[in-house]
Amino acid sequence: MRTALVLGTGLIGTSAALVLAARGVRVHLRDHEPERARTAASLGAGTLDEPEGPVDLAIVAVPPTHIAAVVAEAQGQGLARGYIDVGSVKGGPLGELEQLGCDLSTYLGTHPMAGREQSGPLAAAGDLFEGRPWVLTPTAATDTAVLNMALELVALCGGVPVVMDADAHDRAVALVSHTPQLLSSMVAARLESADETAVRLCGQGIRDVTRIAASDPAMWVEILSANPGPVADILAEVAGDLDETVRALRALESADLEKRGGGVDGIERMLRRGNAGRTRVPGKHGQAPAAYETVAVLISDQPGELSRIFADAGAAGVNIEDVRIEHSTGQQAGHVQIMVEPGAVRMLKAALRERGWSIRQE
Ligand SMILES: NC(=O)c1ccc[n+]([C@@H]2O[C@H](COP(=O)([O-])OP(=O)(O)OC[C@H]3O[C@@H](n4cnc5c(N)ncnc54)[C@H](O)[C@@H]3O)[C@@H](O)[C@H]2O)c1
Ligand SMILES: O=C(O)C(=O)C[C@]1(C(=O)O)C=C[C@@H](O)C=C1
Repeated sequence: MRTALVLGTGLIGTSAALVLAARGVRVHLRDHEPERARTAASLGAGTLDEPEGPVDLAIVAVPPTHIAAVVAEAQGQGLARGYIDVGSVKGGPLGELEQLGCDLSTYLGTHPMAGREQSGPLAAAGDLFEGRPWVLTPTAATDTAVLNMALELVALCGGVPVVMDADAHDRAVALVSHTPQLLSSMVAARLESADETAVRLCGQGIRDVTRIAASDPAMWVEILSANPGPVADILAEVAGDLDETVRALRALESADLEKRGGGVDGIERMLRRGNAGRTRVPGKHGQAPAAYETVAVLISDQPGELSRIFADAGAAGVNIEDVRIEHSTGQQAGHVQIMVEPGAVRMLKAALRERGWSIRQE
């Protein structure tokens, strides 16, 4: 691929453009809000110049309800040899393209399973797709050349291609993305009018569960509107679990010993089912989750602290598998949780202590 056109230079479009531009592809940027394309260009994601002729690949990165119209218009103008979109739902846009009578041979629906709770070009990052599944939904009509260009894009972005049928994709993301978004919002909504004395106790657990509750409601209304049935089916199952859990908790309040025993069993069953589901969440690069161990290191809120700690771990020959930051309320300090292979823990702790870092006793 030598040339690309990104239509919609928000979080996802600009992230893909940053990767392609860094790999020498000439990337043209367009957004219906020109300021956003200008911002993307200033980040080094490409050029605002109009392409001289059809580009190799047009990447449509606009909200789901606009995808079909943008693809149809771009095809009508002959802007590219191949067209992909990156929308979070696949069945709806494909159906609309069929209704519009678009050329389905040059179109491929795709979906990178990577994102953030923030929107717009300033939230973009060139490593966003690294190691993440990127779904491709070719139909019988899709040209091999277009599929190959999409595969090239996924490879350049460090993504892991997964080929699926559009409807199977929509059912799968209802489970692993759309329902979790709603549940995160519902937990966070409890805090809206909560007492300040409760809110100030927020620890890492609620931060993990509510991160995506900060997502853009307008985008999520679009996503959920395009996949309501499968999401409602899963939420109805969750509602069944909620009812059962409330009954178990009420039983725990009872004076009757037998009822309390039933309550304990009910709660434990729920928690164990959660453990079992959690073990199925894939680790880095889609592999089975690795049993990493965490080393928590105290850092102060000063420029360069994180890079210094990473450099010290690197100098000790330790590969950092994952990182989280735990901020302490009201303090200019926090803990960096460094996840490493169990065999590397002792060496990492010794090396960091030697360099003056303070390590939390677990
Ligand atoms: N945010 C995520 O985590 C995530 C992850 C994977 C896929 N997606 C999908 O990627 C697509 C883009 O999402 P995003 O998070 O980058 O959103 P975003 O709001 O950051 O960017 C969307 C951009 O599209 C532009 N736009 C809207 N209508 C347009 C039109 N008709 N023509 C040209 N530009 C138009 C907007 O001005 C905006 O800059 C969506 O379809 C979304 O479902 C999002
Ligand atoms: O990590 C996040 O912030 C996301 O919301 C990413 C996420 C997801 O649910 O995994 C959200 C929606 C997209 O369609 C794809 C990815």
